[in-house]
Amino acid sequence: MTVTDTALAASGLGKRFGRRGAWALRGCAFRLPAGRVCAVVGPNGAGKSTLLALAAGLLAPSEGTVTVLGTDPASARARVGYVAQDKPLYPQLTVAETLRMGADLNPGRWDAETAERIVSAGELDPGARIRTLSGGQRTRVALALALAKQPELLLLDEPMADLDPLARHELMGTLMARAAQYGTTIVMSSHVVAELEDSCDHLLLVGGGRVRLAGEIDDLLDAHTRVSATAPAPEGTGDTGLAPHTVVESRVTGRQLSALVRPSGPLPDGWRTAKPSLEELVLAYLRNPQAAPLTPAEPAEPAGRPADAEALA
Ligand SMILES: Nc1ncnc2c1ncn2[C@@H]1O[C@H](COP(=O)(O)OP(=O)(O)OP(=O)(O)O)[C@@H](O)[C@H]1O
Repeated sequence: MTVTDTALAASGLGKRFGRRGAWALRGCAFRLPAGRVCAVVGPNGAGKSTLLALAAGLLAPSEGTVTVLGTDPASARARVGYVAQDKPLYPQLTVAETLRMGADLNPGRWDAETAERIVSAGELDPGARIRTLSGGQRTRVALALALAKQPELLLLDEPMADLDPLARHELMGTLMARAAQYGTTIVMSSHVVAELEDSCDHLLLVGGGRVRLAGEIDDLLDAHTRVSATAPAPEGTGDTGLAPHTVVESRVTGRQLSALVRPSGPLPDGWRTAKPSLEELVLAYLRNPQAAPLTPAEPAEPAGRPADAEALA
């Protein structure tokens, strides 16, 4: 087994469907440390499912690389649990047969007790055929299969979307317990940002096939400030005082300025500041697709040695 402190990493990762098709994902670079719970958010068609399918090894990159648990996705497959958005299962099998198939496919790794506990918490009849189950009940079976495999990395594509509020709460709790107890890395896409704030510690925000925000949620929140000020611009100048900072979103209503910025130095005295919530941060980036991305910097040049120092020597 490869020991690595990086669960998932991408470099220059891109995917296009068909040789002349548009890019579903392009220039993706990020590193997700092992043991994190990572939210993947972004608008419809942003590339979230494509990214998860690339990590699961179900799609091959058109360019760049994706590294999973220190190796390539195909080699990591036995150590990865993947639940696709449409929860593909065999419709003609019963719930019990589906779990038995999971056990047969994962010899030496299968945790039957976990699978049965998850299924019975939903009061599913083991003899019921998959095709007779509701969408949320199928999701429960798919999650039981993925968790009982005892993966080191769980890739979940909108796992909570069709679950009722109680099932959501229960299964999110099961996932968090798994992450806490076994250090399982969880990557899950979701549109319900408010729900992610308490459970996730890492964020990937994808938009237009690009990674726009990547990093620990606390670091991303610390890098941003909500500001508000009264009468910021001297009459008629239009100067809001925001210019030195990276502005994600700003609004001037009458004499009132409010904005979400990434400060690049001290903010003017008299401005009111507050830390944004995760939901405020994500919504501001979703509303402003042109906002400058914040993703891990390329390795910095050693201090005092600019890139072309050797050429000049
Ligand atoms: N099999 C495919 N063939 C052609 N284009 C595809 C295919 N799968 C995805 N795409 C395109 O790739 C882009 C990204 O799709 P993807 O499913 O990854 O988005 P998403 O962020 O998961 O969206 P959603 O939130 O709606 O699930 C979209 O423009 C989509 O039309």
